[in-house]
Amino acid sequence: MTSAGEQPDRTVLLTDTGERPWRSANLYGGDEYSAAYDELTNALGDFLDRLAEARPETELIASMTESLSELARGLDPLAVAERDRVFGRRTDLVSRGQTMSPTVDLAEVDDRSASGTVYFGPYFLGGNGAVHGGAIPLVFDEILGRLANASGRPPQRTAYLNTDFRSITPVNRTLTIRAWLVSEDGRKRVLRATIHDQDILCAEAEGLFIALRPGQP
Ligand SMILES: CCCCC/C=C\C/C=C\C/C=C\C/C=C\CCCC(=O)SCCNC(=O)CCNC(=O)[C@H](O)C(C)(C)COP(=O)(O)OP(=O)(O)OC[C@H]1O[C@@H](n2cnc3c(N)ncnc32)[C@H](O)[C@@H]1OP(=O)(O)O
Repeated sequence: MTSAGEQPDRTVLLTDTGERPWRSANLYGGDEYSAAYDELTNALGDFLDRLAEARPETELIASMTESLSELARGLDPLAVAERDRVFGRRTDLVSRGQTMSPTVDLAEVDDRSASGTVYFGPYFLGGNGAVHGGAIPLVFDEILGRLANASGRPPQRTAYLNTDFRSITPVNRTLTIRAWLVSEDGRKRVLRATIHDQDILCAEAEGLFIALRPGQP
């Protein structure tokens, strides 16, 4: 931990280039509303990253708390039923219009596989430059869930998701993520995924997804 007055280690806190690569070209072809919502979730993600990196003074903490509380009060009367919400439901956006998981930017997708990049910003830091061990299964569930549900298949739920952490997954680096279908047996679908930092295997996972029966929540 950095003590007061000591400069943080920027090599841990910043990317090689200082860029936040998922903060652009986030549209798969959505409309103006999607574009605006994408800007909103990008701004929120940026705020969380910068908050995670910062050591603000007490005065700034108080003023940020007031600003955030005011924004929350503005949203209070706008709550709608789950099916009518926007957050996490915009499949026309690379980010899916959410900040819970890092954005998985898929460059190649077909019926049985998907691959692309993922970038864990400072918000997802566990410690010593490594991503939090809970954020990695989150990203695996995201990519495996999307693949399990792709190509007009009935909605699936994750029955198990086993993750092996093979070496640390670094924050602030563009990582490669791959997922593929291993087997299908009736309602059961087994998929696997990996995250690599160049040629280093960071983590891998296997998930069992079960197609829901009509009416099953
Ligand atoms: C799904 C709706 C989502 C709607 C979202 C809408 C918009 C969002 C837009 C886009 C989404 C984009 C991306 C999505 C990103 C992520 C997706 C995440 C998905 C999840 O993150 S979702 C949350 C976590 N998930 C749960 O909250 C599940 C809780 N759970 C259950 O809901 C039941 O448990 C269920 C349904 C899984 C099964 O229940 P069930 O009664 O239908 O079936 P049953 O138990 O009979 O199992 C059938 C056969 O699977 C075998 N089997 C079952 N479980 C096993 C296990 N663990 N290990 C080994 N084998 C297992 C049995 O042994 C049997 O095998 P066999 O047929 O050979 O006998």
